[in-house]
Order: sequence, then C-alpha cells, then structure tokens
Amino acid sequence: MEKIPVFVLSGFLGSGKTTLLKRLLQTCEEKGVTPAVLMNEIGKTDMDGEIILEKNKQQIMEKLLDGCICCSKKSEVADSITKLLQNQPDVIFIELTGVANPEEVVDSLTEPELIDYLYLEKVITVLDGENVLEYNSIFESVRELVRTTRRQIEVADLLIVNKVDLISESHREKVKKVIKKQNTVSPVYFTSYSEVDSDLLLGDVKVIKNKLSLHEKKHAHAHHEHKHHHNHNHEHKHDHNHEHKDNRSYSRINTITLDFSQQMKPTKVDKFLKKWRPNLLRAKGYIPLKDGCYLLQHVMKRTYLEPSEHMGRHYLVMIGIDLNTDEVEREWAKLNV
Ligand SMILES: Nc1nc2c(ncn2[C@@H]2O[C@H](COP(=O)(O)OP(=O)(O)OP(=O)(O)O)[C@@H](O)[C@H]2O)c(=O)[nH]1
Repeated sequence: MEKIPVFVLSGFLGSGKTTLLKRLLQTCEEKGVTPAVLMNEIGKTDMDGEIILEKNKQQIMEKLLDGCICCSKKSEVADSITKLLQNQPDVIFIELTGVANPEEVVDSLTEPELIDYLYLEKVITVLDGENVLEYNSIFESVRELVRTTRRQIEVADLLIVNKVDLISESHREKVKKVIKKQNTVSPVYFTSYSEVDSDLLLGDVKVIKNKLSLHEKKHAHAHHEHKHHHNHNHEHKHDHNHEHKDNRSYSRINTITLDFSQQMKPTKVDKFLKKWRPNLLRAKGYIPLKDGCYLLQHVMKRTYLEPSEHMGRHYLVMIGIDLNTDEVEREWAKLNV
C-alpha cells in the first residue's frame, strides 16, 4: 500500500506559514495532485482556514480550533486526519499554530489508526527573518516561548528564512549563523513572501509515492524513530508535564476576539494595537473600512491591510502574552461606541 506523505509547517506567529501553504496548494493544483489540509489555530476563530478557503472553496480541510496540537488529545488530531484520509488525498499539509512544538504532531501521526496510511515527509519551519534574532530577548520572561521557537528550528527538516525583503545582507548572514548553530544539518532557504521553488519542497509527490513503494515502510519508521529519539533526549520532562495540561492552562499565551459595531479607520485600529505592545504578539482580522472589508494582519511592529472578499462577520483576533482581556475589551468598547 502506498503511504501518503505529510508535510508539517511550523514557525512562529506571523512568520509566513499560511503564505507558504497557499503556494504549496497552488503547486499541487498545477501538478494535478490532491492535497488535504489540517489547520490548527489557537483562539476560537479560524482565520487562516478562511484565507485558504477564500482561494479554493473545494479545499479538503479539517480544523482544530481553540487549542494547539501539542495540548489537544492525540485522538482529536488522529480523528481529523482520519477524516482527511477519507477523501484520498495525495499529500497532507498540517499547519501548526505559531506556538506549537512540531514534535507533538509527529507523535500523533504514529497513532495506530494512522501509521499504516501516512508518514512524515518533512517538517518545514518558516522563520520571520526580521524578528527571529530578537525572540530570545522579547520572550525573556516566557521561557516556554524561547524553548518553542528553538525547538521549531532544531527539529526542522528544512528551514525557510522569510521576509528577507525587510532585512539587510549582513542581518541575513547573522540569522544564518544563529540558525546553523541550532540546526547544523537541514538546508536553509531565504525567501520573500515564502516564495521558494515548491518543487524543492514537494518534489514530485507522485514520484515520492512511487519511491515509497520501493522503500516500503522502512523510511517512514526510520524517520520517526530518529525524531522521536532526538526529541525526547532534549525535553522529556517538559513533554511529560505537557500531556497532563488542559488546553486553556497551556501557557500565558492568550487570544481575544473583538467585534466591530461600525466602520473604523485603519489608523485607529493600528493605534489600538500598538497600545498593547510588548504583550501583543500578533493580530488578525476582517475589518470594515469605508470602501469594504479588509484583511488586517499585524505582526510585531507592522500592520498589513489587503482588500478581502470575506462576507462573514467582522472581527479582530489578538494573540498575546498575558494580555489583560478585561482591559483590552474595555478599551475596545470605548472605540466602538
Ligand atoms: N514584508 C513581508 N511580509 C510578509 C512576507 N511573508 C509574509 N508576509 C506578511 O506577513 C503576514 C503574516 O503572514 P502569514 O503567512 O499569515 O503568517 P503565519 O505564519 O501563517 O501567521 P500565524 O497564522 O499567525 O502563525 C501577512 O500579512 C503576509 O502578507 C515577506 O516575505 N515579507
């Protein structure tokens, strides 16, 4: 039996994972390959899912909301993937939340009901070239985040340093040096808007499948064992603790969803978001401007706006560390009177 390759897309909040996923899906379409997607988002609202579906309403997709794969029960992840398998995809992409450790999902893929049907092809980690070097100092007080961002680099099979349009050549070299220290083996690509030759990442999925039938299951098992061993060497204690935690108590990372009662000027939204620095890590939303609906993306210091065809409700999701929900909601209400 041919196994289905799984690509795990990891990387911190706002690094460019969804941008990469859109490209990969496009490549699949061009190649006539059928992809399936598992999106995992913290917070109750699934923004990335909507962004992907906006382009292709037929997309085979499952979503795990309001929890991260690390903390969700393994059976939940397995159930979602089982549903995807019913559509007989050629390839599966799993986009992790920005705060997930990739290794946890790898564990789920080896659940008994899945192991015979799929294998982990690659963990691809996307890094925000502009901010990655600052993570250690920004998250100094949140060791869990420092550890997660490190793990995302360490366990990657392939690293994409994205947003090079925003950094200098020398900054780029510095980033490369730091990454190479943490992961000496995996190739590193530098990109803008996650534009990497998809063939490099995917190869020809159909060819991969043919090769697989020659290799049989060996490759999949070897790959997994290597990772498993590697991971547990480092963080056995952490993983163990983690398994017993409830989703909500996972970390100091919290999300707040805000609604709009009226149109709002982008400068007003931007000013509001800036207020919550440095606790605010990321914000996204569909916001009502004078000339229609816009997709807003806020990453560290920057706010991006692009016109959207989104027809549903308008909202803004904030993801932060120890964001004071009451205070944020109070301040938001003042803007929305
Ligand atoms: N300047 C610049 N912006 C980029 C680049 N890549 C992505 N962006 C923008 O950065 C924002 C976040 O990109 P996403 O692809 O949504 O990032 P993500 O990793 O999926 O974010 P999360 O879902 O929060 O984890 C979007 O507004 C992108 O258009 C890049 O190379 N350069």
